[in-house]
Amino acid sequence: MQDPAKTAADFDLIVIGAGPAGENAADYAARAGLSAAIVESELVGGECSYWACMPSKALLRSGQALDAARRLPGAQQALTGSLDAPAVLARRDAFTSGWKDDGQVKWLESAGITLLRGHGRLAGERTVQVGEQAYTARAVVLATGSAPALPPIDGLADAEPWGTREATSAQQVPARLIVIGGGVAGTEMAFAYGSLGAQVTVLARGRLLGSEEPHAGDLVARALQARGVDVREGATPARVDRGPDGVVSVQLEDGAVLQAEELLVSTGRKPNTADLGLEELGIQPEALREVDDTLLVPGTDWLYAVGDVNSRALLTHQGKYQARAAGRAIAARLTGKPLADDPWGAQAATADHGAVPRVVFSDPQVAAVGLTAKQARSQGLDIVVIEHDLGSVAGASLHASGYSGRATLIVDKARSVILGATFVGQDVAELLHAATIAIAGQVPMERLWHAVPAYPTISEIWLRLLEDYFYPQPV
Ligand SMILES: Cc1cc2nc3c(=O)[nH]c(=O)nc-3n(C[C@H](O)[C@H](O)[C@H](O)COP(=O)(O)OP(=O)(O)OC[C@H]3O[C@@H](n4cnc5c(N)ncnc54)[C@H](O)[C@@H]3O)c2cc1C
Ligand SMILES: NC(=O)c1ccc[n+]([C@@H]2O[C@H](COP(=O)([O-])OP(=O)(O)OC[C@H]3O[C@@H](n4cnc5c(N)ncnc54)[C@H](O)[C@@H]3O)[C@@H](O)[C@H]2O)c1
Repeated sequence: MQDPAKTAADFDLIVIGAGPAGENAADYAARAGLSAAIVESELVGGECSYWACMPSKALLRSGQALDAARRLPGAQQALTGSLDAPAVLARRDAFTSGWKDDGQVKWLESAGITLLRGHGRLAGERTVQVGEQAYTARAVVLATGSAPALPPIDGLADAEPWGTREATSAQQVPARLIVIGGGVAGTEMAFAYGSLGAQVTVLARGRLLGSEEPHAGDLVARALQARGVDVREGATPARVDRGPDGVVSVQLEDGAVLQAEELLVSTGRKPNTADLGLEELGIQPEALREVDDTLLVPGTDWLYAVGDVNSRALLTHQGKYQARAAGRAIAARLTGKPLADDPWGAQAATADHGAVPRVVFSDPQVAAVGLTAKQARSQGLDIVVIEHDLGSVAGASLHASGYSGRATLIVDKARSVILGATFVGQDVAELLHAATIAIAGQVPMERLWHAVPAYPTISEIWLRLLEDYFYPQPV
């Protein structure tokens, strides 16, 4: 029988979904000489460019710059007014190019990738239907992203809550905003809308930022409260209604009733697997969670899943990393070149398993990579936890008066390598990559001792952490 992979196809690769992950999968395949097409039903660039990373960070940045100036005697005297909300929204609009994708379409053209506008759906093995047209390919990558998951709260859907799209693209700042969900998106949007002048209430089911080191959520909750945000940890909404006046009422399980002009639901996301034709091919959507490290879907030799849709790590940089691995793996497989899919090989997304960097762009920022202490212990690892006050290093006290923050390293005792790092403090995001390099490179603590941080930078925290590890102070 003829090998279907070797028959003539319209494209070597078709990618469904032109978000950051899909774009990179197509790009890396094209760079290796494959013909690639990408299918997009909305805007080329995906969620990140228009409704997630870029607009949310643009909404946050001006307020944080103002707060930074307020912490510096000399600079604070120069502040004469308050945040100009319309100017912040206008800057956000510029970052989304007014929700137009011409620039990204041009980039696709320059990369030699064919754009197919419309909804993509698998219509058979190695076949993608876009509108009336079916296209064949030697490999297909699913990169369809994720969408907000609406929790089953009475009346919620009828109350027309905001999802993250509405929160990041709003043209007006509501007087009051209730946020359900104390994760990354809820926390960032609480800071953004608080700085823009809304009276914000955050309802967190457990603790704020509960998946990070516990002190991270504590410091961030305190900072929100200091800005007048009502943070309610352990709060469970029981019912939601929007009245004829447009005001939303949220009744909590303890009977308390809160009201606001808008309600943001940011309680996690679900992968976009509906109407992709998976079930008709005998592939359960859950199989996308089981991709191997070349992002190949189990039970197939032609279907890949990258980015949010495989639920590995809902982060742009990690989706792009997976896409680079998948694009190169597809190229190697289709051209018969050697495949480096062993751990840390060029075509394996090994870092997904223990070296994922993440930043919450709150103030203080939370920048973390790898495992938390709780995660490491649950994996049965014997660890040393080192913590140090970030405000105590000279670089931090120069950076802002009254700088407060905390740094944590999780060290594998047996191997003397870092498993996880968390930095909480103003502008710590740029500290993170050093920790990511140490984890991905499995650099022994003994060698890190020789990585001398410049004085007086906030990075000097590395020296303090290493001193605590090698020369702990007597208790
Ligand atoms: C508010 C918010 C802020 C965030 N901030 C950050 C951040 O600062 N840093 C960070 O790293 N991550 C951030 N994220 C996460 C980040 O946005 C996602 O991880 C990232 O967008 C995932 O990329 P993707 O390519 O997998 O999917 P997406 O960006 O969702 O792109 C998927 C694309 O596929 C298209 N599509 C879907 N189905 C079909 C179909 N059947 N046919 C054709 N096209 C289809 C969609 O229209 C979309 O364009 C944030 C998320 C949110 C919600
Ligand atoms: N700076 C960034 O990189 C950034 C910013 C925003 C979002 N993101 C990504 O987008 C993803 C989605 O963000 P998110 O904040 O929606 O998800 P999340 O997983 O970070 O947080 C969801 C929160 O909602 C809570 N929750 C879940 N179900 C609930 C319910 N029924 N009632 C009340 N609370 C409930 C969870 O306990 C959790 O605290 C994240 O996984 C993150 O990776 C990244």
